[in-house]
Amino acid sequence: MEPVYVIKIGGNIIDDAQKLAAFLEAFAALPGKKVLVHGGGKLATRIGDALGIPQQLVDGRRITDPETLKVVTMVYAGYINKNIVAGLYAAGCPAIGLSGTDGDAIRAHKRAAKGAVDYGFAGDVDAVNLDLLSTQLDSGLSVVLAPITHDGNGQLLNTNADTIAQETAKALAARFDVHLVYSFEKSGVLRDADDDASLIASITPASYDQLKTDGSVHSGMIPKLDNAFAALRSGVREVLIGKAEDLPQLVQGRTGTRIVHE
Ligand SMILES: Nc1ncnc2c1ncn2[C@@H]1O[C@H](COP(=O)(O)OP(=O)(O)O)[C@@H](O)[C@H]1O
Ligand SMILES: CC(=O)N[C@@H](CCC(=O)OP(=O)(O)O)C(=O)O
Repeated sequence: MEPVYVIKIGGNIIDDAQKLAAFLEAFAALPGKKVLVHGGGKLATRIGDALGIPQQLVDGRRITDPETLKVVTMVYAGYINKNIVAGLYAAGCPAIGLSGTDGDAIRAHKRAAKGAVDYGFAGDVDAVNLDLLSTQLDSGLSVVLAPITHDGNGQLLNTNADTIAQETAKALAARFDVHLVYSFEKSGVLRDADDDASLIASITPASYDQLKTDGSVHSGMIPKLDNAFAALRSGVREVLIGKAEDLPQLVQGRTGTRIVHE
């Protein structure tokens, strides 16, 4: 099967104009079909706070009340998505920016309240439109996906971007040999999140359990690794986590953390 790269870019890189431009150059230089998934949670939090709409995250998921839904839609599906597509054209990479609503790219349903926590308009993915994405990729465009989805009944939903990357990789695996890469500001999954030299070269489900128990892996890394293992279980060929600045080496598996079956 033909290879496709699904690459998620982390929030700290999006926030740094120079690092973002360098990353987009490196993405543009990758050969073949590719999808870029972005979030932008940090910018959404800053803009929400500036507008007097207090932002709250529980287990890495944003509590998305009606006003917050407007903010995240404007930030993710608006500014960040279009800025990335413009940057890709500047780097010589033809691309189309889509949210989950465009061309019915990603359907989701509103997450039910969990005990005392009501996530509001947060969406869990039901379906990714494989035909739509394949058509764009076949026409020579890279696809840039924003983490805004919809339920088919007119309701926009906010979905975690690591999950969008996993679900997109899973759907594409029906037709392509999919390589899923989570790129962010650190060198990979670390023994000590504050020590970039403490890189863990590979993680199995058993070592993941241990890393969670001893507290080495926490906060945003937990949903990222849960998504990474879910992708492997769904037929995705390879999952790598590492530094956005090392993208060329990372996609070759020469750096970063490799997620592996038992
Ligand atoms: N063991 C670990 N190794 C690396 N990062 C970790 C680890 N445990 C927790 N983290 C945290 O996870 C964060 C990445 O998750 P998140 O902020 O959700 O990613 P993204 O930037 O892709 O949106 C890192 O910035 C780091 O603070
Ligand atoms: C429901 C939910 O939590 N959605 C996320 C979507 C953005 C995201 O995941 O951004 P990063 O990848 O930069 O963290 C949020 O609003 O924060």
